[in-house]
Amino acid sequence: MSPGAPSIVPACHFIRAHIASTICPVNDDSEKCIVGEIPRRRPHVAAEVELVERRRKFIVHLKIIRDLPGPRALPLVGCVYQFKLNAEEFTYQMEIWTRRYVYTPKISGMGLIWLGPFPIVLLGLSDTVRPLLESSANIRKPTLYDKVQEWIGNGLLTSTGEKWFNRRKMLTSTFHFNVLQGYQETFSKQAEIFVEILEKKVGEPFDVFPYIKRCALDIICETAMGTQVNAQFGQNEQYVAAVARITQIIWEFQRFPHLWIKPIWYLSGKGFEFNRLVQATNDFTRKVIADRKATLQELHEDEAHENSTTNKKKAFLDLLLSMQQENQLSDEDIREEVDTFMFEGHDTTSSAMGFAIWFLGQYPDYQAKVHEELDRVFGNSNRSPTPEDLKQLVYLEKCIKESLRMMPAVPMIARVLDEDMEIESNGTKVLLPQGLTVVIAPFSAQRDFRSYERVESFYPEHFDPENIAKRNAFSFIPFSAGPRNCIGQKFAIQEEKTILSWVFRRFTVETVHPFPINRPNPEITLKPKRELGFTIIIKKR
Ligand code: HEM
Repeated sequence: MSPGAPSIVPACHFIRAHIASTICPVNDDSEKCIVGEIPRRRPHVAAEVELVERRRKFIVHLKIIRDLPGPRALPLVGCVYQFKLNAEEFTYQMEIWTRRYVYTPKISGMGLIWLGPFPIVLLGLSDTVRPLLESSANIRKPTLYDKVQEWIGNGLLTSTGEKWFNRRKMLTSTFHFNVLQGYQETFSKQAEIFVEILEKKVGEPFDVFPYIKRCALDIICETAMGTQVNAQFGQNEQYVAAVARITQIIWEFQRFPHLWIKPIWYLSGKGFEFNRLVQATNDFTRKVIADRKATLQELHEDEAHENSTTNKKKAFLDLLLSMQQENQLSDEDIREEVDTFMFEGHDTTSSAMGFAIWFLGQYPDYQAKVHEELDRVFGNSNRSPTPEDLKQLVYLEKCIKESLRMMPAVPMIARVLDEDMEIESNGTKVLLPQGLTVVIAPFSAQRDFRSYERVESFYPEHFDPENIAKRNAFSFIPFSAGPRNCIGQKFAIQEEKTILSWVFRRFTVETVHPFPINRPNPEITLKPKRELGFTIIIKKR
């Protein structure tokens, strides 16, 4: 047993709560219950027998996972008493713990953290993350995502079981190659506006992050909802600010279990603020959907027919509305999918682009290679990049991927196990019991010294084809992998390449606060230090 693991007896509250959660039907969202809640369905005798068996099994398995390396934990509070309150110090702490427990002494790839009375197993190396990401049985998101779900609803990101499977099948077609090609015009138009705005900032240090966010928001609103919100021109600022604040609050909620207690959540003021912001963002999307529906209804029948036979230049929302009847989607179903794409589609890409610019601003040699490549493809022309041009931007893509390796925009992928799962760690098979929450840290899996020559440095050559061929595919998972991978990854790479190609065609970038002065801050998506942002100085080329 690890020295700090809480004894079985004080953990009985957790076990009871765990059992309550494990007797829930696993593939049925409507019946989902939160850990600690009494399940809504009254279990009959067979279920009670099963319950006793699960209780026995879980206790046996708990003894096994308690041997995993991890920081010292106390009964009930777990490791939380050690958590640093300051977000930046907390990220340092997580990094140290990962190195200490996941990488050394035996490169186990697994660690155990007690979040209050709840054990969370951390998987941090390609060998250990692979079985979970490849599993089609263990795709359920844990209660850690509950606040995300309260916000964006039970859409593709948060749903599970049959609902998730049907939605995933339905939505995959909305990311078809032709649809993405249709978005290229929007990517480029917004990128051009973005660099025009940056022109006014030449020579003075400024934080580019808010500008990138507005650009990414305009792109997602136009591609996902067919609506121009003109955030780059200073409109709809409240939505951007609300999303930023919601993600901060959710991050605090996930980190501090005392906030899980409702009276504390509300007394802290965070509960009320969260509800107000969620209401505001949901109302924003509902209104956009209603307006779009009305516009589409006004369209002439011929035009509507033409739109239904070609996916070109069709917003994601239009595609959803065209599938509404066939797939029996309510307006609220559509709202939750649109909210999911609005959030996933701009918060992630803006961080990813920000970090890529920030890295290139620290490494003039790599930036020079990007400039050379852009000059080769575009010469002196000021034209918009075509999909053909983007294919030729091979070095830029390496830089984007290397930036995602060092700073994965989604720093945590979590599952609650619906089935027991065996994972081999350092030659020993560890059985992770059903009901356990497991967290994958791309940050750690992507810093595996067995896969990368210069683990701690930004080195785009890590993505040379011969280097990619040498390593395990699961040591690069910024978009996750397996059946629940990111549906928007091609969208994201196309958007990033378009915007960054515009930026580096026009400017040379210098980063003002390089690493480690600026450090990543995981607020659901990875962000820069709040007070520094991505401060850069740009010069016209
Ligand atoms: C650099 C940009 C992006 C990164 C790093 C990223 C990363 C990820 C990751 C790691 C997941 C898995 C999350 C989990 O299992 O908990 C995910 C899922 C998802 N992403 Fe992305 N994403 C990006 C951009 C996008 C874009 C642009 C869209 C939409 C336009 C999008 C839509 C989604 C959706 C809907 C899911 C849920 C998929 C499912 O569960 O079936 N993402 N993303």
